[in-house]
Amino acid sequence: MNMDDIAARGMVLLGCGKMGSALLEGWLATGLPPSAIWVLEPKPSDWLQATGVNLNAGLPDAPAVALLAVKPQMMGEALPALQALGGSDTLFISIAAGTSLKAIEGALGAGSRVVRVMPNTPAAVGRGISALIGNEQVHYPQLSLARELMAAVGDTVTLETEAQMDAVTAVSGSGPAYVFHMIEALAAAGAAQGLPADMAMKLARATVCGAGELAHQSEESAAQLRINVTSPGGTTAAALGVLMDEDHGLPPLLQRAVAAAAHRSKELGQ
Ligand SMILES: NC(=O)C1=CN([C@@H]2O[C@H](COP(=O)(O)OP(=O)(O)OC[C@H]3O[C@@H](n4cnc5c(N)ncnc54)[C@H](OP(=O)(O)O)[C@@H]3O)[C@@H](O)[C@H]2O)C=CC1
Ligand SMILES: O=C(O)[C@@H]1CCC=N1
Repeated sequence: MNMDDIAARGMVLLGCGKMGSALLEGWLATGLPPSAIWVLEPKPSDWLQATGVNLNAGLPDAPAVALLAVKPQMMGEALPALQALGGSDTLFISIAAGTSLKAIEGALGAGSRVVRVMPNTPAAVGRGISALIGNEQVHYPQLSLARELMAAVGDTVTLETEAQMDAVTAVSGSGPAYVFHMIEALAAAGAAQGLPADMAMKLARATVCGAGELAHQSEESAAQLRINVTSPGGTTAAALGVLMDEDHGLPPLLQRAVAAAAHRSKELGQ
């Protein structure tokens, strides 16, 4: 199976909120036809209604893929809508944080093929990163279909164990929010130094986007890119003295933040 099978047999999206929409936006931009996509979503946004996908309509009998994109807490309530597809050759792809392969297979019926994927919202612009792992029913063709689907909206990594998913969720699933907060905090710091708030926001946003793009395009390591900005005895070194402080700098803060997210991911799986 490949993307052509998805176009031919269809794909179902169960839930199309923030992450489902980000993925759908990315897939439509790659040329997947809206007529091949069936979305079940109780409160469709204006954007979703304008895409031309089949919305809250009767589902195809044997879609190639069914993407589960509801909140983990809603999964039990939402999955019965897809139970008729359980045990078929439809590939179920769950993006829900915490929810285990076993729990999803249990709800859909033994023998269902399930891949867990942790994507992130930059998928909307083709710059996501997704981590994948399948259950025992998933073999090379199914995993490679899931990989191809996610590669259409960014990069992918394949996990060795499902247990890695909590840390992945904490780093790359939630990670965009940390970076957006960095923009907010950098802008606020600029305003505190006397810049007009809108100018500080423009500077902060362009700086994070530019640095991100440079990290994306450059072959140099992140550490070397940092060193390239840092003149000995200059302004950056003064700031990094604060940010790289072992006890109160960014590394211990991010350790705590990522540990809190990973802990929450485990809790969601209980
Ligand atoms: N947001 C992100 O950056 C990421 C999210 N995820 C995962 O993606 C999933 C969705 O998250 P997110 O998009 O942020 O959440 P949202 O709440 O934005 O989207 C979920 C959507 O599902 C809808 N829904 C609720 N019940 C049903 C149902 N029975 N049938 C169909 N649709 C239903 C919700 O409608 P209503 O609002 O009316 O309840 C909502 O529109 C979660 O499991 C999350 O863990 C993974 C990676 C990143
Ligand atoms: O906040 C959450 O639970 C989801 C999972 C990763 C990003 N958003």
